[in-house]
Amino acid sequence: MQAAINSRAACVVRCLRPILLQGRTNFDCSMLRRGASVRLIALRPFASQAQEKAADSNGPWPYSQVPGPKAIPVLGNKFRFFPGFAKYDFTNLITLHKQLRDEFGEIVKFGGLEPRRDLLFIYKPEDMETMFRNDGPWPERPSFKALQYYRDVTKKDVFQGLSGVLVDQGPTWQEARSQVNPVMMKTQTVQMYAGKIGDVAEDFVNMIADMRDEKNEVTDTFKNEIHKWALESIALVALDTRLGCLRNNLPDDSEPQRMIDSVHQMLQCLHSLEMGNTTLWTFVSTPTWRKFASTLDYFTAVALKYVNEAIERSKKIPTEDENKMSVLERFLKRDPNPTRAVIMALDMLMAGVDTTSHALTNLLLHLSANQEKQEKLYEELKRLLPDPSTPITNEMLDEMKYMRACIKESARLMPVITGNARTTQKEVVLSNYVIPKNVDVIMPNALISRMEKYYKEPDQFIPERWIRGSDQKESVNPFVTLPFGHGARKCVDDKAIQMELQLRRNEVPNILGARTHGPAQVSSHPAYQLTL
Ligand code: HEM
Repeated sequence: MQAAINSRAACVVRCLRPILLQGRTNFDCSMLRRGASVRLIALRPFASQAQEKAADSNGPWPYSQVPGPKAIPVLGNKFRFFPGFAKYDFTNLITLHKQLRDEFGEIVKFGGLEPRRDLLFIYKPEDMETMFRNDGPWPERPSFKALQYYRDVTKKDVFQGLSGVLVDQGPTWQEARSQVNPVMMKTQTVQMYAGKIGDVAEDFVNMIADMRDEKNEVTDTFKNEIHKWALESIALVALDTRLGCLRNNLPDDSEPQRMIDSVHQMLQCLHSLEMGNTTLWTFVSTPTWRKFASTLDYFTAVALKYVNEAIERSKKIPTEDENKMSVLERFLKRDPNPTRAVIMALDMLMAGVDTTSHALTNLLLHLSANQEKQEKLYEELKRLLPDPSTPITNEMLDEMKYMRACIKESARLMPVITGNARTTQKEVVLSNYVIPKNVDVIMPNALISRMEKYYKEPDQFIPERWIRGSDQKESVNPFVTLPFGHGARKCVDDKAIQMELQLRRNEVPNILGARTHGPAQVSSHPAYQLTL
């Protein structure tokens, strides 16, 4: 029996990677932010401004009439972030999105946050489509003032005015992205890394085998091990090296352990710097800013070290054949300035580790909680891969319909990211209101992906709803569930995710039986640090 479970887990995990990477699945995570829980005194409810809207007008109505929390003179809406005054739960984005929708309706303006731009929450998929279709040649995602400040101001000498795809905007974003797409989006990239990523996976599996208890279950800290695996896999691509995160008993001051700690610390600091209502850190070096900057200093130094090593390697063994080059070497070939390669590596580490590990954790959680679905998936994989050591081909992936559906369904139920975001590039009409340029529009996909309005039994894990021909197949507006974003600015590469998620070994311990206590896993993907 155990062997059967083990080999199911092996098949499932092994097959995740390629499917994810083909972009045929939308993998995402919902977010439950832990951390200081600010218990808030409810303010006297403001009258719904929606009701104040002129009932007899057909619109479109002016922006000033969009319903939302009322700003007060001088303080605007900033007081809502003060402990004891905040009516909304800023520590849990999904709850916040729900609170705003329940109170104000399908479109909500959160203004009065100067110097921050107004936030506009939209809940209708039709409005989301309008937003994406009007995001222009340089889609702008509200983001990361802190990261940008670090690169543009604090370490101007190192970054030389280059910011990278994660934080850049406008033509410079496009330039950076045009360097990334041809490298990251190549199918050969996946093939090239398959073996090495498989080795990482095997080490991961061995590590899990060691940590299983007498009931063959892993501990509550299992998600930390998944983080290590994700970091090891992403670093293999981003830094062209094995960091060694999966070694037992890592000393606290070892490079891999410091990298692991740094990923968490950096994301935590970024979250509090971006979510706070001030940019105090641009004037005063606050403790959080100092922690953030020192983490990034370490990250940057490590990235620089490995980029320089790659440069030296390619000098010793020069090759003109791009197919034989690593991702890092390809970046360097396109732009010999190592800064660009360092930035890309940093962006991949920042955006890739947390997301991928949460996505995998969530999927395993759903499969372990839904044995019948797991059985069905196992049958599919057994049929397609009777010999588990068979290399996975694109044709096989096409056949793995149930696997794809499981991944998609997991991403719907627990998207890694609470929603997408764009800044309006021009005036646009949403829900019959005229929205001006330069408003940060938040699309709470995680919330609406669980609404009965869009899905039957929305809280249930039903992969069949994605399978053509199934009697449970549903036709839902595709803008409801968009875990990788949309358009020119969507996630850089589902191929990288595929690489990271691949496990090649047959003998996998009872991952699917792993106990995962506690709340759903939600990533703090930097792309969404600002997504209220
Ligand atoms: C399951 C895993 C992942 C999920 C769900 C995810 C999701 C997303 C989403 C929703 C966006 C914003 C897209 C938009 O604004 O339209 C994004 C952007 C991005 N992601 Fe991911 N991501 C994942 C893994 C990764 C990995 C593994 C990497 C790198 C190796 C990565 C690198 C990036 C980068 C660099 C951006 C910014 C792209 C740009 O602004 O041009 N992500 N991701």
